[in-house]
Amino acid sequence: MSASKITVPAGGQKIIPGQPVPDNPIIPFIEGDGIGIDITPVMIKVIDAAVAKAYGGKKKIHWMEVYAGEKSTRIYGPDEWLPKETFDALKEFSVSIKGPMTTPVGGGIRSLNVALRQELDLYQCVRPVRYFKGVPSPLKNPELTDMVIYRENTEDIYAGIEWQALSDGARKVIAFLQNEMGVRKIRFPETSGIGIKPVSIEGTSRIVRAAIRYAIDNDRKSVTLVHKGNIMKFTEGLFRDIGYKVAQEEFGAQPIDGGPWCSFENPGTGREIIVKDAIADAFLQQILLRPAEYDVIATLNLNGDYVSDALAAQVGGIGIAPGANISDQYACFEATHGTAPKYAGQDKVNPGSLILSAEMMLRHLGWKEAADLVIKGMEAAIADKQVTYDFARLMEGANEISCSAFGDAMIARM
Ligand SMILES: NC(=O)C1=CN([C@@H]2O[C@H](COP(=O)(O)OP(=O)(O)OC[C@H]3O[C@@H](n4cnc5c(N)ncnc54)[C@H](OP(=O)(O)O)[C@@H]3O)[C@@H](O)[C@H]2O)C=CC1
Ligand SMILES: O=C(O)CCC(=O)C(=O)O
Ligand SMILES: [Mg+2]
Repeated sequence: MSASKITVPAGGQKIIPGQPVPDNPIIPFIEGDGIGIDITPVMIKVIDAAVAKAYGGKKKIHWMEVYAGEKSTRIYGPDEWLPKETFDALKEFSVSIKGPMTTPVGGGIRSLNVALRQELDLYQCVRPVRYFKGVPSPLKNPELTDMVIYRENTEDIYAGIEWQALSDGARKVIAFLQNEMGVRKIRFPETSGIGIKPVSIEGTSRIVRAAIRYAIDNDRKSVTLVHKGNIMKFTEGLFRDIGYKVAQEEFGAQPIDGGPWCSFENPGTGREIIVKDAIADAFLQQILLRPAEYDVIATLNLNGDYVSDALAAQVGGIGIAPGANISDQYACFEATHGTAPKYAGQDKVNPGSLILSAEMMLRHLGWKEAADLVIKGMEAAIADKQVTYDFARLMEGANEISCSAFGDAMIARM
């Protein structure tokens, strides 16, 4: 094996799960492909400024670059998309942040983003969606959209179990389904690609449990299980049924009017938390028409992917939609958007999504004061109409500034 390409910063300390966060934590970061080169340095600059201002030098993040995606192939060699030492570092240092990574459509490598989530068992994809005053939105009352998506992050059609049309694998699986399982419903068996959608009781239970715990800890009003269980009865339907079971058996929820909706009293606040469900297609129209009726959302992997971009659009777009991938041991924060290749290297795009992902990371570390400063800087820059192109094109009287200038505008207003 070749020598390590990772330089561990001197003066930093490892975060060890279950122990207090040191004042000088080492945080691994992946720059990311495409616009990663633009947004990642801006995120680091903004977070360093917030931490310095909040703690006057007493706390400091020691950033450690680790490699994945296109940069990794330049550093490690042509086929090294996700080197083992990157995985090892993300595990060893437990809290990390990443820029977006490219996944080709059709053939080519499978998603590195998905691979990371699966390898580290980062089963919770947490994507809060809230409105920042002044951000242009297609809705009349965008402030009514205030939801937190808990997207299952390790199962579903994302597991990558599929066979290309006309391949030996597809033929074998189709023959098995027809001959061994009596399946007669594959419309064009000779030319079908085949995918498998695993959804388990364990996987569903842990994501719904995490969503309900979040609702309890953050005094939220409801948890909605979003699924397409009328059609995919044994996968998405299972998700719904197990979701209600978790609410009832683990949180003492009681059926409302005979069920299946149910509710329980938040042990912290005494207020009621309703657990309900919605079929995914209807849900997508409800979030536009009646967003105030939804709060915490627990859903499967693919639904969560669609829903998170759709909800992000309601509050101004994926340019400011943050996210976190969390397991019981590790956390890797990342923007909701992708690599937006047409803008790569232009210092143009909105760094807000990655910055707000880092803000979630600061809260995860317990560094609330620094996180609050990030929000303050973001709100004030937007209020002063100092914004990147995505907002400027929809805002009257805005001053369009670059990606890095937006970071500086935030820092100047903390
Ligand atoms: N977690 C990850 O790493 C993810 C990776 N990807 C990957 O990214 C690649 C490109 O995917 P694509 O479908 O084009 O989706 P992207 O999210 O990369 O871009 C779609 C559009 O969203 C807008 N956008 C995205 N990021 C920003 C930003 N920071 N600021 C302002 N606007 C932004 C742009 O809109 P406009 O054109 O209107 O300006 C852009 O053209 C694919 O390979 C995909 O697999 C996708 C999602 C997540
Ligand atoms: O892995 C990818 O390329 C896409 C992932 C994605 O869309 C997401 O995480 O929301
Ligand atoms: Mg997505």
